Amino acid sequence: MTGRLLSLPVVGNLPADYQTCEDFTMPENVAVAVAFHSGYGHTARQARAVAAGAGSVPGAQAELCDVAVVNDQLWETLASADAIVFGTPTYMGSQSAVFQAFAEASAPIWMEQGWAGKLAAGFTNSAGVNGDKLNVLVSLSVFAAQHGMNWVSLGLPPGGEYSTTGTPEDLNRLGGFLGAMAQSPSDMGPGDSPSGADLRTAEHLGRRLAETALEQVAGRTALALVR
Ligand SMILES: Cc1cc2nc3c(=O)[nH]c(=O)nc-3n(C[C@H](O)[C@H](O)[C@H](O)COP(=O)(O)O)c2cc1C
Repeated sequence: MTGRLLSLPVVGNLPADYQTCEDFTMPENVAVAVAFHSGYGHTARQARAVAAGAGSVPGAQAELCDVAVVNDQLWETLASADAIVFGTPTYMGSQSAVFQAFAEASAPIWMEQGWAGKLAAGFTNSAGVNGDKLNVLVSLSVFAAQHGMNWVSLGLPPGGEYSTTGTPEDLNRLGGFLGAMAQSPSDMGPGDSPSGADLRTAEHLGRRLAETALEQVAGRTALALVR
């Protein structure tokens, strides 16, 4: 993929090996990792929707990482990702213990700020319409901030019952802003939940993160030309 930069702010003296805008090459692709846990399969469906959304963006590749399996391959995949989406079911108003074990296992990376500058986003699924999901998204965003990552929000207006014209089929029917929320009734299996609207909301988050990652990588590439 090639591209041109039409205008770049140029500050200070240009280096001798300064490259012109014509030399600018858009990055071939960006990698989006979806690092998730799911105890019973519902959040895994949401994770697959996030990955599908990210992977639908030209130039973006998405990889699903089940954080129940913490091994070298997981850390290598996350290290090479431009963006990481964190996902967990809401258990007792918080992230699952398995997800938290993964979060704590990332402490050596935190020590070196190995994920600093990567983009991050989050999603969660619970049985309750509210279910204290916001607490989980706040916790995921704090986790990302501790790693020096840049949080990307959902970027959708609230749908559903936010207004009398809303419907259950609306994107962001649960009305969150920090990340993607989904709801799965406690007596419904993962084959039938989360709802289509919640899965499309998850796809939106993946798409938005991948598009933002492309912008960030392209911006860094362009900045490197003028620095
Ligand atoms: C230990 C445990 C705690 C839970 N706590 C909550 C909760 O605080 N709020 C809620 O709405 N649902 C809660 N649930 C329901 C789950 O969030 C819901 O079943 C979800 O779909 C499970 O996702 P999973 O299939 O990916 O594990 C809890 C379920 C379990 C097993």
